[in-house]
Amino acid sequence: MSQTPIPVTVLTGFLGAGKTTLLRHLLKAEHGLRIAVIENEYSETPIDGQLLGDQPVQLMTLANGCVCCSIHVELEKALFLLLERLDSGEIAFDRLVIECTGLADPAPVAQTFFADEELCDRYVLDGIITLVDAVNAERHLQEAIAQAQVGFADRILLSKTDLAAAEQVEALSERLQRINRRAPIRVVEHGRIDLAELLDVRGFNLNADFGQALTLRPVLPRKDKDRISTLVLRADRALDLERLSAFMEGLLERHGNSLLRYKGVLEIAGEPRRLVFQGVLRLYGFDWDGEWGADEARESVLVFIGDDLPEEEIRAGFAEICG
Ligand SMILES: Nc1nc2c(ncn2[C@@H]2O[C@H](COP(=O)(O)OP(=O)(O)OP(=O)(O)O)[C@@H](O)[C@H]2O)c(=O)[nH]1
Repeated sequence: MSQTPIPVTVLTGFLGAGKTTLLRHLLKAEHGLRIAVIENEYSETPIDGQLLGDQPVQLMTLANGCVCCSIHVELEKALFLLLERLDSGEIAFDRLVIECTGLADPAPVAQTFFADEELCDRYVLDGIITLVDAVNAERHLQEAIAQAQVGFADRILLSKTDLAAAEQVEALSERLQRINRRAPIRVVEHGRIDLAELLDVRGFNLNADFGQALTLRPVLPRKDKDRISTLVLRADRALDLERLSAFMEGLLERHGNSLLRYKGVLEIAGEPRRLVFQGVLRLYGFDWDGEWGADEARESVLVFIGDDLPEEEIRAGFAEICG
């Protein structure tokens, strides 16, 4: 049975960052979408049926969503259960939002969508949205999990900016952008934000509009780097496909678990089309995209958001295949 996969939005952010507030706003907005929600029962402010009123929301609560290692199994079960109910006509929904606990690592959540063939067919991970509490970010970002949540993001949303000084918000934005140069940063006020920022983000797509999606935000350099940060590799001459593959394989073998997200648009020797790839941890996909334009500067760009990557070693390895 071939069906359009259900887009999934993962909502993450450290404790109290405003995930539930945002979710409430999303569920109440007039978009005509039927949204199913999976959340964890440890949320301090769970969404109760009363609050949702007659909103057509299917809510599922993970029994054991708090500990990273158990979330994968619980989530998989919940995803299958939703499909069962959908297929039996018991419920209807055309989108799914997963609210992670503040202490959850987004990695096992993202990986769940690539783990099983049926899940891959029926769901498509649309985007990871990370909320950052502008007041408490300095403290939160001391935790590796909070940095990882930022590193995995397709969108970063700053909450509680109404309670923070403008300079504080600016310094925080710069820091977040150094951690993750791909994700646009937006302000969310008490959960209010344009839905276009949350839905149809297509963070995991490999398709024609991918090239433009590889926009890197400018950052100011700083000596004291965060543990999670963005590494950008560039080459202005065509790459040899075999050498590139060997480089990528070696990188994934050695550092696969530290490569939170990565994307690339590449010029390959003897090939008029661009090669595009994207991945999360050890899972990745690549494809040929449209041809380079006649007047277009053909530059290969690879972007890795990684956890404590040995930058010099990776740069040296890349320089070798460019030589
Ligand atoms: N001033 C201000 N308060 C906010 C904003 N967004 C959320 N809050 C408040 O912050 C508190 C935490 O918000 P929640 O939405 O419960 O946060 P959460 O991320 O779901 O929290 P956990 O599930 O416990 O991790 C609540 O009291 C919200 O009303 C904002 O933009 N400004």
